[in-house]
Order: sequence, then structure tokens, then C-alpha cells
Amino acid sequence: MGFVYSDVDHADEVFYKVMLIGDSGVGKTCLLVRFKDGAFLSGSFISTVGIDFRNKVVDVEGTKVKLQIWDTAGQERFRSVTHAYYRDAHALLLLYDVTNKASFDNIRAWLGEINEYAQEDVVIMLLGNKADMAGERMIRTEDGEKLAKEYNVAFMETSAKTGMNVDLAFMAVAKDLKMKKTRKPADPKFNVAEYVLQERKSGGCCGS
Ligand SMILES: Nc1nc2c(ncn2[C@@H]2O[C@H](COP(=O)(O)OP(=O)(O)OP(=O)(O)O)[C@@H](O)[C@H]2O)c(=O)[nH]1
Repeated sequence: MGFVYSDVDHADEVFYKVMLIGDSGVGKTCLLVRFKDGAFLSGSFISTVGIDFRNKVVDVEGTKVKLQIWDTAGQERFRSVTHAYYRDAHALLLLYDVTNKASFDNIRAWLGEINEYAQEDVVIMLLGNKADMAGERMIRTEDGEKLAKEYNVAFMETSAKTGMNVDLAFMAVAKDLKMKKTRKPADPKFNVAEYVLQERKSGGCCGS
């Protein structure tokens, strides 16, 4: 597409590429629209064709962190297009739909693709989306937690419809990326689970 991307530091701004991946229909576009515009895309489902991105600048402890968020098409036929973008991603938000068992079962295959195409130190967060659909839920929270633990990745459930945990997920990723960059070897690793707990307790960045 003719863009040149890097995580070059300007005086007080850092830049990261975040990619949304997961099966078609799990809610990747809706999650991005919720985060960017604070709105929910209701109505008929229009599948993403290829790949698209939107920028959002967030504040992480006084530093402006610019997230360039890439929304990929979940449909199989676009896979070879999206693979090409994995290697530039600093973080991957991997979504399944808590009401769709197949989308959860496919997470292992998605993690395999990440292993094959992404950078080794990419930040990964597993998100169980559509948590608002209590009556139709097929995947328990504990199942998501267990899978995330097995692969040593961060996890939370979200709802693009109500906004639950959406800002929190992106903020946790932004914070993890920023800390990774500035951390000295002796410093402890950023703990997403602890951060999430703290934010919830304090009513912090993201409420809902
Ligand atoms: N109830 C509920 N519905 C959701 C949520 N997120 C997305 N949806 C609905 O799920 C459908 C698919 O959402 P999209 O965001 O387009 O899915 P996608 O993952 O981008 O799909 P592809 O572009 O094909 O990869 C739409 O009808 C949305 O309205 C959510 O959190 N809760």
C-alpha cells in the first residue's frame, strides 16, 4: 500500500501496529468501531474485504501512544492477504465469539498462524467477544482463561455491543507495548492480569 511503518520515537509519541484477527463474524470490525468511535455497528453484518486500518492515540502515563489498528477479514479466502501483514504487527488481538464454539475451537489454528507469520515477541491478547449474549453463550469464561494460560497469553471477555472491557483491552495492549520498549532487563514484565484488576478496582481508564 506504499506506507512505511516503524515504531520510531518522536519526543513524546510512540507508534504501534495492532492487528485484529479471528474467524469471520466474531466482531473484529465492531470492536474497532466501538474503541474508535464509541458506537456499536448494528444492523446487517457486512464482512470485511481484505484489510483496513484506523488510528487512535491513547495516553499511557503521559506518553502519547498512537495505535494503528488493522482490521482483517476473517474469511478464509483473504488469509494469504492478511498473512503478509502479520510480521509488521507489534500486537495481535485474537478474537472468538463466546456464542460460537467453532470460532473458539479455531483459536489453536490462529495461534499456529501467529507462530508462523508474526514476530516472535509480538504481544498477544485473546478476547472472548459478544459477552453480552448471556443466553446464547457456548464458551465459559473459564474455558477462555484456560486456553490463554496454556499459550501464556493475556485474556479477557469483551462486548463491542455494550463496550464492556473494550477500552481496557486496547489500553492494556498499549501499556504492555510501551513498557516493553522502556523496560530495563532487571525490571519485572508488565502483568496484564494485575493491570486489569487494578483498573477495575479504581474505576480507572475504562470503566464498563
Ligand atoms: N451481541 C453482540 N453482537 C456483536 C458483537 N460484536 C459484533 N457483533 C455482531 O456480530 C456480527 C459480526 O460483526 P463484525 O464486527 O462485522 O465481525 P468481523 O469479525 O469483523 O467479521 P469479518 O469482517 O467477516 O471477519 C455483526 O452482526 C455484529 O453486529 C458483540 O459484542 N455483541
